[in-house]
Amino acid sequence: MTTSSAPGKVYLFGEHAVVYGEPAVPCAIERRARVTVERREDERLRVRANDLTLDGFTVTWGGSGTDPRPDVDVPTPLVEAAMGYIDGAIEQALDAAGEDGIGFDITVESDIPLGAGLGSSAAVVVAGIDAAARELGVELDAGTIADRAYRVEYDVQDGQASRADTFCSAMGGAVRVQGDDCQRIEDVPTLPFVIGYDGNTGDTGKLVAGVRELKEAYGFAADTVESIGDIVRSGEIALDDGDVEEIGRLMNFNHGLLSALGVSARSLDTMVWAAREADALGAKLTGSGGGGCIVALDRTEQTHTALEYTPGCEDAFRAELDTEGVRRER
Ligand SMILES: Nc1ncnc2c1ncn2[C@@H]1O[C@H](COP(=O)(O)OP(=O)(O)O)[C@@H](O)[C@H]1O
Ligand SMILES: C[C@@](O)(CCOP(=O)(O)O)CC(=O)O
Ligand SMILES: [Mg+2]
Repeated sequence: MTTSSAPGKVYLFGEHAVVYGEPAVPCAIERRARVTVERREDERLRVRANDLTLDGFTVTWGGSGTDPRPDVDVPTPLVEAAMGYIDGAIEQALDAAGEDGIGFDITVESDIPLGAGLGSSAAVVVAGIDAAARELGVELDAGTIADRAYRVEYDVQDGQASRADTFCSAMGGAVRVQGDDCQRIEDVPTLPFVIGYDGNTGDTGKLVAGVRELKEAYGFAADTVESIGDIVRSGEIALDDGDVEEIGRLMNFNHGLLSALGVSARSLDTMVWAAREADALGAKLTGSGGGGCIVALDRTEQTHTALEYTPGCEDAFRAELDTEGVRRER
């Protein structure tokens, strides 16, 4: 039995635009998904994912001669997507080990809210690939895991995924991703993250498709995507200078442009404004948007407290940058 974990992330800058070749800077946070994998005697996959719904559930699927569908009577899109991520992770591990037709018992436990812009899918896939590969006796380096995890996200998200989430989760720390070029950013200043969560989810595929349509219909929407790239480039200079105030200002601008691209939501805007009114250095939505989380920078407790009292904010918490990526737990 092997267990691996991998962190979630916030986007300091650049989500959505990164899908079109602009750079982005996601930062891993100390909230993890843990995946435990144990080889079975047969070819089936049995998955326990207690965080997936309020009640949690256990499903078994796969194996030759059996119905490939899970044997639960809740065939929700959530279950379908989760099957896709977990199947994909196992497939990648089997491929890396040169094996086939091996079943596993898999348990997923996670502190990362689902579908909320904190990269829970990437964390589950990254941890799943590492745990399953180790269970098969293969040690993969973080770069290889990132690459294989990206292929899984790309498939499940119908070809609309950047390498940002998976690379960040595998490597940890702050990273810069532009197309296939993925690097860690060293010596980042202390980033006092505060996260607000509205309890909702956004549909990543739909939101990405919406931005693509706008970008194809309007030159100014395409310019907006490029402007987000400019913000990221300025943000890299501010990171290099350790200028956290400037990083905050750029986050505010980035939120405005994401909003213009139609991926914010009233609840996200409300939390962003609550953070600004609490004198946060900056605040923006993180991830695909539509609902989920905002990330603010504040060295004081004011934003955290303000968010706790903001209607529509279900949870507010501080998060530290996690310099460690995928990690062997057992
Ligand atoms: N704890 C978990 N157990 C099982 N599957 C999970 C878990 N966390 C995330 N997932 C999978 O990842 C999906 C959410 O990914 P996504 O929509 O990309 O949002 P995000 O990556 O921002 O959290 C879930 O619908 C589920 O398929
Ligand atoms: C919108 C996007 O840039 C980030 C999506 O992040 P999340 O899955 O919502 O955490 C898409 C991508 O980069 O694959
Ligand atoms: Mg995701």
